[in-house]
Parts: sequence; C-alpha cells; structure tokens
Amino acid sequence: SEPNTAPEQSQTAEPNRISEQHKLTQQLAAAEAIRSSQPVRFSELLSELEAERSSLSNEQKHYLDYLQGYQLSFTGKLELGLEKYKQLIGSDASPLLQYRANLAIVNNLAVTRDWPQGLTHLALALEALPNISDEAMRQNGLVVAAIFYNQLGQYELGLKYASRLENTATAGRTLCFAKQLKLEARFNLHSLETDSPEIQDGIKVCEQQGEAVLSNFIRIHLANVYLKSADSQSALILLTPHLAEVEATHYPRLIAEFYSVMARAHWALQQPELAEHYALKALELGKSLDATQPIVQVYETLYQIALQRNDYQTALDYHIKFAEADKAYLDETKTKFLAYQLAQHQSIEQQSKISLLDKQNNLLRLEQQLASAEAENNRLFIALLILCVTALLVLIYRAGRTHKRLRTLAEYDALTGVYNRGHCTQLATASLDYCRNSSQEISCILLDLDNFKAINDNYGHACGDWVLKKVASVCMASTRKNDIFARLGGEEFFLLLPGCDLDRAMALAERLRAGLAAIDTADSGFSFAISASLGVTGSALSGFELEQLIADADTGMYHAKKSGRDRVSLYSSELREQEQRQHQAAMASQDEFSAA
Ligand SMILES: Nc1nc2c(ncn2[C@@H]2O[C@H](COP(=O)(O)OP(=O)(O)OP(=O)(O)O)[C@@H](O)[C@H]2O)c(=O)[nH]1
Repeated sequence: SEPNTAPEQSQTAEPNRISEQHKLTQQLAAAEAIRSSQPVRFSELLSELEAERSSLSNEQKHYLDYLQGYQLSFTGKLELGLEKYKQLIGSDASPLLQYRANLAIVNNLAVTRDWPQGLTHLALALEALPNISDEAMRQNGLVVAAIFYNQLGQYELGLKYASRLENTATAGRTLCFAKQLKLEARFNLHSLETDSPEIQDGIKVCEQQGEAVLSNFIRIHLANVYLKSADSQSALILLTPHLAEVEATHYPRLIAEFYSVMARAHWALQQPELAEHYALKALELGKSLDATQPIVQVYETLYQIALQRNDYQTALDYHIKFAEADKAYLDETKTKFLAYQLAQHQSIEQQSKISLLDKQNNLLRLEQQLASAEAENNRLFIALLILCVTALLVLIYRAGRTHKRLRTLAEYDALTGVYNRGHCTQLATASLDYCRNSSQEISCILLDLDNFKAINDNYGHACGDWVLKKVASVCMASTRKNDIFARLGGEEFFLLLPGCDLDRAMALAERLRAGLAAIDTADSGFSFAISASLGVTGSALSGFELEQLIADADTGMYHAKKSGRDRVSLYSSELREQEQRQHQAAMASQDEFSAA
C-alpha cells in the first residue's frame, strides 16, 4: 500500500527467495544421499520437507514426490510407491526426474514380477537415455536395464547393457556391478569356461570394492561351470573358503544359492551327509524365495539322497516338491518369455504403425510436391501462353502496320499525301457509277501548275516539292467529304466532285486558282509567284466515263494555258474542235516542213 517501500521490499525479497529455494534443493539432495543408508533420518527429512511443501518450487515438489515414492517402495508399500512414481510420468516434471521415475518403477515391478509393465517403463527410460547428460544417472539406467533383462531371462540384452555399463563405468562399485551382470548373462548364455579370465577379474574388482555379495555371486557362476564340467572338487575348493563371508552378508538369495551349489558338489563327490546338510540349509533360507533354479536343484538333490537310502516315502515327498518347484520355475520362465515376446510384438506393431505413418507422410509429401510441380507447370504454361499471345499480337500489330504502310504506299502519293493516280481511278470509277445510277451530276477539275519547271530550275527541286505539298494542302482544304482529290503525276492534280454541277465546279475552280495565287512562298526560303491553269468539265458535258472527263478537263486546262495561264476554262465541244483543228494544222505544217 505504500509505494515508496514496495520496490525496496521486492529487491530484498528476491535474493531471500532464491537462497530459500537453494536451501530446499540442498535438503532434498541430502535426503536422497542417505535414503538407503539411514532410512530413519531419511524419513524424518521427508516429513520436514512435506511440511514445507507450499514453499517448494514445482520441480522441487516433483523431486519430493519421487523421494516419497522411494520411501514407500523401500518400506514395502510397493503399490503406493508405484502410484507416486507414475504421477511423475507425463507430468511437467523435468525429463531427468521422469527418467528416474521410470527406472524406479522398473525396479519395483521386477520385485512384483510384473514383467509386461516393467518392459513398458524400461522402454520409456531407455528412450530417454540418449538425452540424459548426467553420467551417474545414465549409468544407473544401464544397471537397471541389465538387471531387469537378466531377471527376465533375456541374457543377450542383459549382456549388451552390462557391457555398455562396463565401458562407461566411472566408479569402481559400478564397474563391479557391470562385471557381475555380464558374467551372470554369459553364464546363462553358456559362454563361460572355468578358465575365462573375466571371472577372476570380476571377483577381484568386486573384492576391491568390498562387494562380498557380488564377488560371491560370481563364484557361484564359476562353481556351476565346474559342476557342469564334472569338476565338483574345484567347485568346493572355490566356495568353501568363502562360506563364512557369504553367511555374514545375511543376503538370503546369495546364501541359499551358495548352499545349493555346495550340496550338489558334495552329492557329486558321493558325500550324501554333507550334501544333505547344505541342501536342508538352502531349503530353510529358500522357503522365502520363489521358485528358482537353486531351490529346484536342492529338492532334486534331496530326492536323490533319500532314494539312495531306500527311504522311498521321503524320496517321493521330495520328488513331489521337486516336480512342483520345477513346474513353478518353468511356468515363471514361460511367463517371462511370453511377456518379452508380447512386448516385442507390440514394439514391432508400433514400428509398423510408425512406418505406415511414415509412408503415408511420404505419400502426402509426394502429393504436395506433385501438386506444386503441377502448379509450377501451369504457371509456366500460362506464362508461355501469355508470351505466345503477346508475340502473336505483336506480329498481328506489325503485319497490320506493314499492311497499312503498303496500302498507304499503294493508295497515296508519297510526296503530297493525297490519292495517287491508281487509287483515284478506282474511287472515281465507283463514284461515277453511283452518280450515273442515281442520276446525279458530277463535275471535275484538272489543275496544272504554271511554269513549274522554272521553279525547279530557279529554286531547286526541294523547293519544287515544297510547292507541290503546299498546293495539295490548299486544294484539300477546299474539298468536301465525298470529293476525290488526287495527284495524277508531276505538277498535275485532279478533283472529282460528285453531286456538283458545272457552275459550282467553276466557282470552286476559281476559288482554287485564287487560293494558289495567294500562297506565300516565304516559308520555302524564296519569294516567287505560284499560279495554275484549271480545266473544268462535268457529266452534263462529257458523260460519266472517267477517261473522257479527264480528257475534256485537259482540253479546258490546255485552253487556259494557251489563253495566258493563271485562269479557269470550262470545256466545250468548240474548244475540242478548235484543239483538233490546231492539232491538224500543226501536223500539216510538220509534214510540209518534212517534205521541204
Ligand atoms: N520538284 C518536283 N518537280 C517535278 C515533280 N514531278 C514533275 N516535276 C517537274 O515538273 C516540271 C513540269 O514541266 P513542264 O511539263 O514543262 O510544265 P511547266 O514548266 O509547268 O510549264 P506549263 O505547264 O506549260 O506551264 C518538269 O520539270 C518536271 O521535272 C516532282 O515530284 N517534284
């Protein structure tokens, strides 16, 4: 509530909280360190930590649960212990703690002989193993795997994990464990000889570590190999000196097995009293053990002893017990084998499901690749199509332009841009036909520039061209939509006027003449006068034939030239006759001149 003090409080609260957490982690680790050596103190520590549960972090709570699971299992409450461990699996506990919980479960289930579940949790732990960086924890996983597989009778796997453990073991005790587990597996795989050097090596390493239980288990393996090779004497020489040491371990399983082997050795050496002595001792301890091979062998030995003594009743009793134990042992072996087969089968099933899923995934991936390849192809195809269409359009456009240019060249005069003679003939013929059919008048004007040669000569050909273009544009400006204006050639222009009578044609010709005469030549760079002579005719005078119309207009134009140029002349039949007469006269004088 007081803003000034709040930040100060949080600054000091944070380090306090961290040191408190650190203390709790240390307490948890301390508890774990004494879990098997000081069970009472361990239990007290756990109670203290449980009282502080609310102050624990999430992971610390999980760690406490794990230790409580251990305590429950250690005190024989296996089911409750299992429950605690199982809660950790799949929780948000760290992967290391989950791995450890799986290993603890495997140990518990080995005790209760729940092989199928044990295999499931072992598989989970082994799956996590490659990601466990803590070396001691890794080795612990290998120990559990090797013990479990050996117990299950899967000695190949026991050997595999024991060998891995041997190769990585950092502590002498772990190395002793590894060597004992390896030898146990090899004994059961029948790959041990009496002189296998690993046996003496294993015994030596375990003795150095003060691991009497493990060194003597190795001796039992060796003694069994001696018995198999009918060297019972060596078996006894090996075991007898360590009898007291073995009894001092108070480990029933070891002691019972030790006695069992000794009983068989003495029996093989024809020492029935000693054999019976150790067999009965083994049996006494072995009662608490489930059906194991040593117990089966003890009953067999006792049966054989009674039989030799002709004590048939006892022999029968032992034989019945032998048969029962043997059956129980075989049943147990079968159960283990089936559990392993089932786990294998499930794992194969799982694998095939995974590979099926992989195949389906691959198929989907391929389908996706195919779809994207198709899409890519479509894109390429569309791009190609666009390219082709564009190229085609360009070609069409160019062809159109060429066509237009060719048509322009074919139809228009290159210099002035007005119709040329050829196209004019086409258009004029159609127009004349139309007027004739529709009984309309049609007129025409033929225009020839005066003294154009002199313009060329005096001011150059370029200036002559300028004049031609200027004349064309002035004339074009005076034409109507249906009029046809063309350059027939040189300095001669033709204008066809559909629907136009002679009066209006004459008027237009006059306007053209005046327009040309008014051209200002300054733009050409020279100053000179432009004039033209124009001949006019029409359908009323010359009919509807183009050639006739042009010829008559030419007669009119010729007359205008002769009359002094720069004027307009209307064609008439008199003019033609006059022209013919003049022509004839000219021809006659030509003849006279030739004759002279
Ligand atoms: N600059 C130029 N001159 C041309 C073109 N076509 C024809 N000519 C010239 O036009 C001149 C026509 O001369 P002529 O037929 O003697 O006629 P004119 O000099 O106009 O004399 P009249 O018609 O009797 O008045 C020739 O010198 C041709 O070379 C052209 O396209 N450009």
